[in-house]
Amino acid sequence: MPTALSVNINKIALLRNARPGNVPDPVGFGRLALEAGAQGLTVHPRPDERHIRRGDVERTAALLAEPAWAAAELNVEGNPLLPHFLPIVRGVRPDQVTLVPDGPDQNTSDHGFDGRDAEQAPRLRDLTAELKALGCRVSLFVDADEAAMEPAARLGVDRVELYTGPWAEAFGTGSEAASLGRFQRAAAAAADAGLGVNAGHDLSLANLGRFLSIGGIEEVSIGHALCAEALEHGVAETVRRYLRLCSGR
Ligand SMILES: CC(=O)[C@@H](O)[C@H](O)COP(=O)(O)O
Ligand SMILES: NCC(=O)COP(=O)(O)O
Repeated sequence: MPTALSVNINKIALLRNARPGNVPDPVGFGRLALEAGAQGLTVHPRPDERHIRRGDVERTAALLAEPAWAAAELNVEGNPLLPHFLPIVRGVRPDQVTLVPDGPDQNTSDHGFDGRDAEQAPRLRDLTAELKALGCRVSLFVDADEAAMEPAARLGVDRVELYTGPWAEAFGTGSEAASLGRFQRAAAAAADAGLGVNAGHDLSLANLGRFLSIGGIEEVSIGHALCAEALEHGVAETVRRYLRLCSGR
């Protein structure tokens, strides 16, 4: 089963926000990624709109509503416990919502939700039900902890997204094999719990192929490294290189 590639356009929006206007257009970047074969686009609207703005989410949804992209998906990531997020999701009803526990001032994502958290679990369960009623697939951003997968499933989510920051840190070091083993066990535990398995954060052309050797990854969402690599190889060639890795070539 090939892994789907969802291109995260946050960093194009970050560059766009450095000046008034809409150059470079993050949605235009997304279109180039789709034309090169990406199976979806990911956006992560944060409360401070440091990169993705609500209007970018709406324009990305409009792009993916075009007949040419009927098979492609919109993945909207964010913290459903913060007030800015649900109104955006209710407005666009994306194919997938990925629940990420980032605080308002967090520099970037660095951990996942834990379904064993007695305080958050009831609220996450209710939010998951609401989002599924909107027609969205719900994915929970989690650490690669095999013991956390059954609790995640009990929230009613459809998938988990494995936080792959630790994999990127371990790649190419003496702890690479141990890290890969942790992700393999976590992915297997998620599948045993009836969950689909996505993955994301700090994945790159260098580290993705080895990571996907664990098998069973339905979707990877990649942005930071992909945008940097596109500066060197161009958008289309970079996406094609990721697609080859996602198809096991
Ligand atoms: C959830 C995750 O790991 C990333 O999708 C996140 O969107 C990165 O956010 P920044 O692009 O703001 O670093
Ligand atoms: N969910 C991960 C994502 O969308 C992009 O993360 P990154 O590649 O920008 O680190």
